[in-house]
Parts: sequence; C-alpha cells; structure tokens
Amino acid sequence: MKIGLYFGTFNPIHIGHLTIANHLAEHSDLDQVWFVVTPQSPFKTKSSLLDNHQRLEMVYRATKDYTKLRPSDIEFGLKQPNYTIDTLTYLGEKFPEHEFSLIMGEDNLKHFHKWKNYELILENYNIYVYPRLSDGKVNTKFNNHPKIFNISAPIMELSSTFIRQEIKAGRNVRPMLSDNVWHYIDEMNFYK
Ligand SMILES: Nc1ncnc2c1ncn2[C@@H]1O[C@H](COP(=O)(O)OP(=O)(O)OP(=O)(O)O)[C@@H](O)[C@H]1O
Ligand SMILES: O=C(O)c1ccc[n+]([C@@H]2O[C@H](COP(=O)([O-])O)[C@@H](O)[C@H]2O)c1
Repeated sequence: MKIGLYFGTFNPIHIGHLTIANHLAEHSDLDQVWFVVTPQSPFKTKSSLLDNHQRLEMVYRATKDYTKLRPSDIEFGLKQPNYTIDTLTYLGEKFPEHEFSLIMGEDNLKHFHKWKNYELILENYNIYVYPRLSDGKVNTKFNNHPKIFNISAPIMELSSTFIRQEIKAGRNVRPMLSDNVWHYIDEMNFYK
C-alpha cells in the first residue's frame, strides 16, 4: 500500500490537520494517511505538551470514522527527540510491503534543510507539500525538486497553539475541533 505519513505533535489534533489529511487521501494516489504522533519534536519545547497517550487518543477519536486515516504510535518506543529519518528507517524495516511518503506543510519545508539527514530523506521518499501561510522562504534548493510535490489543498489558518491559548482564556474552541475531540478535552479539563 502507499502510505502518506503526516508527522506532528497534535497537541491537540484540529480540523486543519484533518482537512489536509483527508484532502491527500482523496486527491492523491495514497491509499492511507497515518498521523504519526511525535513524543518530542526536535524543534519544539515541551511546554503544555500533553502525555503521548492522550494526544494519541485525540487522534484516534478524530480519525475513527475515516477509513483512510489512521493514528500511529510508532514513535513512542523510539529515541527522543524524534528525528524523522530514524522513524522512516524503522518503518521501512517493520513494513517492507508498504511504500511510504511524507506529508508536510510549507512552513515545515522552510526549515527542512535543518532536519537530520534531509538529503537522505529526499533521496528515498516523495514529499507532498501543501500550502500554509508562514514567514520566510522555501530554500531554493527545493524548487522544482523531483521528489517534492506541491498539493493545492485548502488553506486553514489554525494552530494547536491558538486553540490551547483560547481554552486557557476560557473561550469556545468547539468549531475548530472534531466534536469527539472537543468532548474529550472538555471532560479531561485539558489546557486550562
Ligand atoms: N491549520 C493547518 N493547516 C495545515 N497544516 C497544518 C495546520 N496546522 C498544523 N499543520 C501541520 O501539521 C503538522 C503537525 O502540526 P503540529 O502538530 O505541529 O500542529 P500545529 O497546529 O502547528 O501545532 P503548534 O501550534 O502546537 O505548533 C505540521 O506539518 C504542520 O505544518
Ligand atoms: O528529523 C528532524 O530533524 C525533524 C526536525 C523538525 C521536525 N521534525 C518532525 O516534523 C514533525 C512536525 O514538527 P513540528 O515541530 O511542526 O510539530 C514532527 O513529527 C517532528 O518530529 C523532524
């Protein structure tokens, strides 16, 4: 099967993430999109980061009604911080029958030249990039790259940081989340 890997902290998963994953699943040759919940991203601090299993639970709840979208806890047992090349190597060994590619927002592509062994990632995997508003420019070495595919998905300007801030301020964030994720966050009193 062709699997698109959507790596993220998902603290929490929101409708921006879901819209992109669903768009890729419906408009590309990918059979499935896996949301890989990252315990510790190399470029992020741990502030207000929920436990891995709670973030995975939210991804599970958000995706359970979508046949092509799956949660993945593959990084939970790997060394932290989680470098994507290490996860890709591990996935290749564990699932030799699958063909993996990466999904990332344009914001992440702008920093991609700083990722561990990014050249190796580009040699071996296709990358689907979707538009996302952010400062800075994509490094020219990634222009017209044969392994990088730009996808014209809808732009949803929303972030987990904004949602966490809104909850802390006591404001309603319900439209930005899947309903069952909103219920879980509310019941558990997360981000208050
Ligand atoms: N609104 C959005 N539309 C499209 N892609 C998004 C959106 N929000 C996040 N992403 C992408 O999803 C992936 C994982 O995102 P992440 O979990 O870091 O979410 P985030 O909303 O950017 O989180 P935070 O605000 O905590 O940094 C990244 O590749 C990021 O670019
Ligand atoms: O491999 C790297 O060097 C690397 C550097 C930065 C980010 N990543 C991965 O990219 C994903 C999204 O990162 P972030 O910081 O936007 O949540 C997350 O799964 C990280 O582990 C990976």
